[in-house]
Amino acid sequence: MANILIVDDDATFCLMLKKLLERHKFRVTTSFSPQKVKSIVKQQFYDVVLTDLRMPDISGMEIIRLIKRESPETQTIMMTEYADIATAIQSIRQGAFNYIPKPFQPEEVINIIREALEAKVSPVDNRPNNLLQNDFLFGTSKISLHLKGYVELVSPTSLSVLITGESGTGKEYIARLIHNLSQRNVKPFVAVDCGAIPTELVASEFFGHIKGSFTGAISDKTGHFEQANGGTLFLDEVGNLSYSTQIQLLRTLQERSIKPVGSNYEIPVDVRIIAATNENLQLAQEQGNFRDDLFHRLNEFEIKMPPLREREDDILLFAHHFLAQANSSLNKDVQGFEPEVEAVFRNYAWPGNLREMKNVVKRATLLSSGRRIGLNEISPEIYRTQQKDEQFRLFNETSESELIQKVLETVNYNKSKAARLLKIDRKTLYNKLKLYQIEIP
Ligand SMILES: Nc1ncnc2c1ncn2[C@@H]1O[C@H](COP(=O)(O)OP(=O)(O)OP(=O)(O)O)[C@@H](O)[C@H]1O
Repeated sequence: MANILIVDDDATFCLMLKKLLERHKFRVTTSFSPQKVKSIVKQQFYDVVLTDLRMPDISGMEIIRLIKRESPETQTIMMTEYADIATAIQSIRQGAFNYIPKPFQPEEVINIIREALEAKVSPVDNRPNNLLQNDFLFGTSKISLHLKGYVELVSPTSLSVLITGESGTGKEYIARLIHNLSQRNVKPFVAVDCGAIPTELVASEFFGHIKGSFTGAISDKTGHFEQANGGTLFLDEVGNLSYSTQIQLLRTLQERSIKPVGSNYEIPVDVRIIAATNENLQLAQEQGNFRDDLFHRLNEFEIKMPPLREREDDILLFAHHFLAQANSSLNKDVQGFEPEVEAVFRNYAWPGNLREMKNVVKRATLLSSGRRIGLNEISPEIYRTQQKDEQFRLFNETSESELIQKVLETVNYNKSKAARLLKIDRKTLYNKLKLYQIEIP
């Protein structure tokens, strides 16, 4: 029986959710006092922790970081108001398994917990590559055809590829595709989340160790480089690597060999590196946080993943693709979307990109009882945002700084929302606030 912990300062909600989960045969503990979570997870192992995002003294984001530190095998799910979706997406970057917008239907939360239990928690992921075959869609917009051209060009080479782009744009999917289209496809594709490895274990994780080389090294361990030998090593969130790990990594790439921790021998390795980042790695490099030499070694070929809002001609194609996937996983037969939903989808900014769209469509499919998905099955936040968006287009004739000021006031100075409405990312918004000296009260 799986152990679930619910963390929410709203006691009534906690107890209702507890009852629901217990009816589905989960063993449930609740904590209305988020500060106590640390001692709770120390006493017992939890398979899944569901945490609210906004709580008075500690944020859900901190809870996720804490669980990651104290109990790395536990899956976390962020519960959030739809308006907080951009922050929820950040929580996935911090290591959450997924997020679920509140209010949710009982089936939704049960489904997401089951998915979390099925997914193996490990910084390494060597799922079989044929996973992609039915799942992957390129799109037909001009920008997608460009992307396809680049992928076909670079895949058969041995060049290191740096994939950049916002969260949820499909960086890992493209990395798997590049591997599948290369001659290395008969060997493993090993995906490593560089942000999820504790600093003290980095060397052993990448290069392996021999039994007894440090406390806790109870048997020999094969590192990621050796696991990926002959294949591809995917370094996700590569911007999170510490400076000292960057040095070790560079050395390995230059020497093409590794030395397991505690050993005195070298093992030759032949690994193609594909790295991905949400951050501006070039900026990190210019600011001295990311090594120049490693940056150039990883960036032999760059692929920029476009945000979904820039793939206008692909939006409905992806929506139908995700609908087909949702029908098959939920055993439903929803035929399509009402025209007003299609219009909403085309206008929405999709800050969480393909990942968000997949979640929205899956949820709508689950809720739908008709042949087509209507507005009732879509969270109002999506079309409210769209309406505001249309209003804001009217302001375009005024200066940019006035527009930003206006948007900020309307969303009560919530920067994530403002950035979304302005169709810029948060970093760009920060730069513009600085540029126009706009103060946030
Ligand atoms: N080309 C695609 N075709 C179909 N589904 C896709 C495609 N690209 C991405 N997806 C869907 O979107 C989800 C997010 O993709 P992926 O994990 O590759 O994004 P990412 O850019 O690596 O995100 P992050 O930076 O947050 O790790 C995938 O799990 C998949 O369901």
